[in-house]
Amino acid sequence: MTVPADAPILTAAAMREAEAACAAAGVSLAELMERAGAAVADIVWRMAAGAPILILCGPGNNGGDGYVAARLLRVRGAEVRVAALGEPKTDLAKAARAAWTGEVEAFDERTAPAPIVVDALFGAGLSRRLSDDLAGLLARFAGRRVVAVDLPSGIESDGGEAWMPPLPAHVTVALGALKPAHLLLPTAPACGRTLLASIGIDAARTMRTLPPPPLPTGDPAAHKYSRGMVLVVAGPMAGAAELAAGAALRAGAGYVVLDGAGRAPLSAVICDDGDALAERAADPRLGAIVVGPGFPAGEGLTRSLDVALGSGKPLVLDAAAIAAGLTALASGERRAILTPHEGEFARSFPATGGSKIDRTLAAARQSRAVVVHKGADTVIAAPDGRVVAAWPGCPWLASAGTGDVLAGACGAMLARGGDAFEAAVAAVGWHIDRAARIGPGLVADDLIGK
Ligand SMILES: NC(=O)C1=CN([C@@H]2O[C@H](COP(=O)(O)OP(=O)(O)OC[C@H]3O[C@@H](n4cnc5c(N)ncnc54)[C@H](OP(=O)(O)O)[C@@H]3O)[C@@H](O)[C@H]2O)[C@@H](O)CC1
Ligand SMILES: Nc1ncnc2c1ncn2[C@@H]1O[C@H](COP(=O)(O)OP(=O)(O)O)[C@@H](O)[C@H]1O
Ligand SMILES: [K+]
Repeated sequence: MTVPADAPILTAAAMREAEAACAAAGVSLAELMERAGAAVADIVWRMAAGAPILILCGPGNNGGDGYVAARLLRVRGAEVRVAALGEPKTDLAKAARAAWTGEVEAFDERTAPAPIVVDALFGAGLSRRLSDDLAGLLARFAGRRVVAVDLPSGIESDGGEAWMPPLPAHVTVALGALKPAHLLLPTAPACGRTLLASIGIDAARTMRTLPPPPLPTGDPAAHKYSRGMVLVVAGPMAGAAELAAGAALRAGAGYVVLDGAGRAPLSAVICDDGDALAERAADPRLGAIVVGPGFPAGEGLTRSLDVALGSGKPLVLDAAAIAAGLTALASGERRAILTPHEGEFARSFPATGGSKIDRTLAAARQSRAVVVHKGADTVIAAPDGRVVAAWPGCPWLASAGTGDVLAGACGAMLARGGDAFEAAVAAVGWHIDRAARIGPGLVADDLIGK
């Protein structure tokens, strides 16, 4: 399961706007369909390597893409059959159907399979859940190599409905841009490997997939404070703050102070002298304060959080500090990153609805902070509408303490200065990349090791 890095994501409504902009710029929808069909034909040609191909065409433009692909594959000499779910209904699909000179079988229980099945039944125009009959017809092809055109049929493009496709794809060819459903659970795994055929659509980059992890750049004139100074406030569970402090160091901070009882990491400066937090938080060299790892809700957290908020410094709030800090955050302008997992998100932002992207965007606007909504399908959103979706992440991160590491990495990236959203994106990229290098058996401590 992979998706292209740093690729645009569009909702169905944004895709319609992009199509209209193409038309206004002189590229017709017929031309876009020709390009879409050609991109699909190219991928299918290489996957089939001479094996017979069955293309299933639906009544809309998704089916139109299928007819175009069939024609172009036959021109190349491929052995192609087409089975359709009724007659095409759009003008574009009718024209594509008319240009296919081969036979069109009815798609029903008699349709014989082929080693390669191309699913061009429904894409962005799916308006309701597939019927059980149709689901049954499609499920008969499980086990074949399946290429989905735009989306596996049955998936709702915007990711707001958790409708699962009866026939998951090995490869999905996303047309024009990726769609939220390619990147969000539960549908993303059913897309298999998602490839992008940009087909000349000029897609806005407000929403995109995770860019490649940042390359380490050493500033020859750097000193420890210019690389970023981070203060991690420890609570009663000191191990979590130690993980965050270690992560801040490994993610590039030049100086890390751990406020509260703690042991490792040795290179962090540990200050455990009771009430000096306000003084430390006021240090003008300090670039970010991390509060929340290992700090359950209660009086102690409230006191520490008040100091952190009162300092005016950029903040990373994790775990219980998220809900505790929301009101204060929303009432002012500051650079802040919140890192809730699903449970913390639901507690802090109960009124949000829609897809995970919609909900995370609403939370960012409500809190006036960058929100890193964690999970296998992590979504990062900024109050100004920018979104990065980090699917597929690294599954070995599903282990206790890895969220504390992410909070520390966010602190390091934030302390460098610059935009809080880009800092959060860099931290998530660093976290996934580091986890992928370690692989199976990963424990959170490994992420802060050499
Ligand atoms: N973006 C781009 O730039 C380009 C996009 N292109 C392609 O266009 C695709 C979108 O095409 P589209 O809008 O025609 O919709 P599509 O997915 O074919 O389905 C609509 C049809 O399905 C029907 N239907 C719906 N749900 C159903 C259900 N549950 N069960 C049964 N039927 C159902 C619906 O019927 P109705 O709801 O009206 O009853 C209607 O007839 C897009 O995904 C991409 O492949 C390229 O060609 C060019 C460039
Ligand atoms: N299945 C998964 N695939 C990829 N990443 C995951 C998966 N499960 C969890 N993660 C990541 O692991 C981290 C876990 O954070 P969190 O739940 O706060 O753990 P903890 O509180 O124990 O530190 C998050 O960065 C999350 O995105
Ligand atoms: K499809």
